[in-house]
Amino acid sequence: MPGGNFLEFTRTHEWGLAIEAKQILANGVTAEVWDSGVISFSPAQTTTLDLVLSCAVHGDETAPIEIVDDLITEILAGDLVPTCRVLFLIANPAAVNNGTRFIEENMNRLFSGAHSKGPGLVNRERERTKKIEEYVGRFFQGAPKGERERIHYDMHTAIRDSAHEKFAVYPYQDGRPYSKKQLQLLKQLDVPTVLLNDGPTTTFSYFSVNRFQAHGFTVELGKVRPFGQNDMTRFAQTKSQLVRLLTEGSMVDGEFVEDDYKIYQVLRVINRTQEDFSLNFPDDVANFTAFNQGDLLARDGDRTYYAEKTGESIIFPNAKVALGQRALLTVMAIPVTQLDLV
Ligand SMILES: O=C(O)CCC(=O)N[C@@H](CCC(=O)O)C(=O)O
Ligand SMILES: [Zn+2]
Repeated sequence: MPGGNFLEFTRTHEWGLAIEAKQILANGVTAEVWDSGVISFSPAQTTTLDLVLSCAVHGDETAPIEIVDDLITEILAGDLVPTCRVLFLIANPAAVNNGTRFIEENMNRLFSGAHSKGPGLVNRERERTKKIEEYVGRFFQGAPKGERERIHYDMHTAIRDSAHEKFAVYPYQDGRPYSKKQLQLLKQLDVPTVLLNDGPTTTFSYFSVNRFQAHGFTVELGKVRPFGQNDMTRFAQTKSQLVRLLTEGSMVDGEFVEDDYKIYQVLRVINRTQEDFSLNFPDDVANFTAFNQGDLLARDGDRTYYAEKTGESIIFPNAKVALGQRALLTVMAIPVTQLDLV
């Protein structure tokens, strides 16, 4: 078992470890390091929850890394005793060290096998994504699904300010209904705003949903800031809910109340296909800002994109994405009653 702080150890082994390590903590919890940035904990007696907490799929999104670092440190010290099986992943240590979203390629466009597609493309982020897929498989399949509940929070922070500081992307469910209980757990995580994705993607959270029938979410916890500049008080409720999941299981407080949630659905996905791509609004326009019908949103070469409806709101605008990738999502608020919920 590596001595010292796990995040520091991870940052000194950017692309992996040659050997695995295992240790039974004094409280009986088994800790296993499977790779750099990959550590699982298994109590002798577990609740029915199998939890994956990932961060640093984008290396410059530091607040989730600090949260994960705190949780791992507390568990290794015996100050926090998990009652569920949990897998922590610090996905891209090299990009963390570099202070950038990625080194060569955005890992959150490489899941569900995309790492092995494309004309002869090989790079370390592709190799790392493939390994991370294997680790998630090993973890979830390490306890037969049966009645077990699989949850994966892939934690991020967003490039822009956001009208809803914290929000989750609820990936496409492959035809399954959405879950009231999971919405309640998100609200307890301080994330009552949810964006429903309406098709398969190559993101990490959709990989867990699609391959392992997990309740997987991309969770946006605030704005990207360098280490040392996060106001960790803004993450206190999120962290205490994670501690609660780890120690008590997935308990919800009270009944499901529709008015507690703000739900958006994707209207359009606008990809960048040309070098000459531009957004028609400044960098300080926040996520979830609504536009009026007819407003020009983006130009992609000769092609122009206008808001189709008044109230159409923008999410994740980024004119600098690689060609062929998503440069902007537009979304509309919908009533909770419109959801297929169980
Ligand atoms: O702020 C931004 O532009 C990007 C923040 C971010 O990394 N978002 C994720 C969302 C993944 C999803 O749609 O589930 C991403 O773009 O990978
Ligand atoms: Zn991110």
